[in-house]
Amino acid sequence: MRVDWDEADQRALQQLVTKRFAMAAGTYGLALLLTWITVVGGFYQAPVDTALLCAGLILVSQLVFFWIFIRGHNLRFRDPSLTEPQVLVGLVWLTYFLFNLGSNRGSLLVLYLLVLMFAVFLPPKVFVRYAALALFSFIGLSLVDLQLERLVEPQAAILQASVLLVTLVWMCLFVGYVNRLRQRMRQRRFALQAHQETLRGMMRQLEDLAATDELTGLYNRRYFLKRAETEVNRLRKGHQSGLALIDLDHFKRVNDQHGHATGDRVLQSFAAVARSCLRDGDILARYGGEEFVLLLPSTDAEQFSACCERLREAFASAEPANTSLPCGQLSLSVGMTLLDAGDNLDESLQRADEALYRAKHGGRNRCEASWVDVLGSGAERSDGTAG
Ligand SMILES: Nc1nc2c(ncn2[C@@H]2O[C@H](COP(=O)(O)OP(=O)(O)OP(=O)(O)O)[C@@H](O)[C@H]2O)c(=O)[nH]1
Repeated sequence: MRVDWDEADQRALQQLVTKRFAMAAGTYGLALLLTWITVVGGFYQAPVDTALLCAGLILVSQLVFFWIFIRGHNLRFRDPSLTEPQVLVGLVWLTYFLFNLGSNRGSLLVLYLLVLMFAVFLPPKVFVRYAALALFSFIGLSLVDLQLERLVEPQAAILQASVLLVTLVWMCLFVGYVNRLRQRMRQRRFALQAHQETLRGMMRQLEDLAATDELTGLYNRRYFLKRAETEVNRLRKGHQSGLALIDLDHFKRVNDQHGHATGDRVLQSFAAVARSCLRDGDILARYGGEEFVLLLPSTDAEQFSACCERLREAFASAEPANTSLPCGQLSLSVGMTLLDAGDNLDESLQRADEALYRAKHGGRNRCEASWVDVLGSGAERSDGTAG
C-alpha cells in the first residue's frame, strides 16, 4: 500500500528505518559468526557447503534490503521499516540453521527470541502470528527428526518446545502491553499538539490585541513605532518611504457639540475611510487621541503627497454613519515627511510634526510637506480651498 509522506517526515523516517536496518544487518553478522563457531566447534551436522550457501543467501537478502532502503522503495509500504519481511527471512534462516544443528539446537533456541525482538513494535496480532510461526517451526524440526529417526532425546525436545512456548506467550503479553502504552502515548501526543495549536491561536490573538487600537481597529502607537523602526532599518539607499502625522481638525468641537460618542464614531469613520484609500502594505496607526500616523513604504514625494491628498479629500466628503454630523464639517490636516536610508525615526516624526503644525496654522484641512521650503512659494502645499 502506497503512503504519502511529506519531505521532512520522510527524511526523519528514513533515518530511523535505516538505523533499524543496520541493527538487523549487525544481528545477522553476529548470527553468521555463531554459525561458523558451530561449524568450527563440530556442532554443525550438515556439510559445510550448506553453511556457506546459507551465509551467501543471508548476505544477498541483506543487500536486497539495503538497495530497497537506499532507493527509498520502502516508503511505498505501510511499514517502511519492512519489519515483517525481515523477521520472516530471519525465522526461515534460523530454522534451517537449527535443523542442521541436530540435537545441539537446544542451546541456540534463544535466537528465536532475538529475531522476534525486532517485531515487538508490530501490532500484537501480527506478533502472535510470527511467534506461532517460530514455535511451529521449532516443533516441526523435532517432528522431522522423529520422521528421519534421528531424534536422540524426545524428552529434551519436548522440554525445549515448552520453554519456547512459555517464553513466547510471555513475549506476546509483553507486546500487548507495549502496544497499549504506545497508543496512550500517541493519544497524549495528539492532545498535546491540540493544546499547542490552541495556545498558538491564543498567542496570535493576544499579539493582535496588543497591536490594535480598540476603538478604530487600526494599529496602535506601540506597534507602529516597532514596525516603523523595522521599516526604516530595512530602507535601502536610493529608496524612500513616506511618513505622515494626520490630525482631525477641531475635534474638540465635535465632542463638545455632539457628544463623546459621536466623536468616537468620527474616529471610526476616519479609520474606515483611510482603509479604503490605502493599500495593503501601508501602515496606518492611531497615534493618540484624534491623531493618526501613516507610513507608506517605497514611495516618493509626488506619490506620497497624492496619497495624503486623496485621504484628506475622502475624509472631508465622508458622512460618518450614525452621527448627526453633516458632511463638510469634518476635515483633517496632514504633516508629511520622507524617510531615507539611515534616517532616525524620532527626528522624522519631529519633521512630520512640524509640517502638521504648519498645516494647522495655515488654516487646517490641508497637507503640508517637510521638504517644502517654509518661506518659499508654497507651490507644493495643498488645501481644501484654493492653492
Ligand atoms: N470622542 C473621543 N474624543 C477623544 C478621544 N481621544 C481624544 N479625544 C478628544 O480629542 C480632542 C482633541 O482636542 P484638541 O487637541 O484641542 O484638538 P482639536 O480640537 O482637534 O483642534 P485642532 O487639532 O487644533 O484642530 C479632545 O477634546 C479630546 O478629549 C477619543 O478616543 N474619543
